[in-house]
Amino acid sequence: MTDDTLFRLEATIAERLQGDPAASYVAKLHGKGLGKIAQKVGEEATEVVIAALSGDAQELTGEAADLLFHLLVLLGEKGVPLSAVLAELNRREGTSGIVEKQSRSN
Ligand SMILES: N=c1c2ncn([C@@H]3O[C@H](COP(=O)(O)OP(=O)(O)OP(=O)(O)O)[C@@H](O)[C@H]3O)c2ncn1[C@@H]1O[C@H](COP(=O)(O)O)[C@@H](O)[C@H]1O
Repeated sequence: MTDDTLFRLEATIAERLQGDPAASYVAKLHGKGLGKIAQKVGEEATEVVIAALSGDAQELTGEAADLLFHLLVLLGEKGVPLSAVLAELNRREGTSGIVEKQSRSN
């Protein structure tokens, strides 16, 4: 695992979206459409919650990896680059969530 793992995975996913559904899980998901991909993200998020509440660290690690993978597939399907998500996080860096919420309620 290196810092560019998510970027390499993003590139692989972009390539596989146009791949052979018989040979590629990403291509198979793409073939099932946006609704199915979004559903998978929801399922994997639920599995993360379950692992956090009743699993061990290893289970949580595995489910978190599944969630990140499926989230990248969803972003790829929608044409939203990972760099845009990271830029948004960078934009938020240093702003407390408490302060941000207060600024919205004013
Ligand atoms: N990181 C992953 C990865 N994580 C999880 N998965 C797959 O995600 C699927 C999730 O399992 P589920 O049981 O929830 O899904 P399912 O049973 O297939 O689907 P449904 O029951 O919802 O229809 C499993 O088939 C896992 O193997 C992944 N498949 C691929 N990758 C990466 O994506 C790359 C491209 O994969 P392919 O598109 O298959 O070539 C691979 O080289 C990996 O780097």
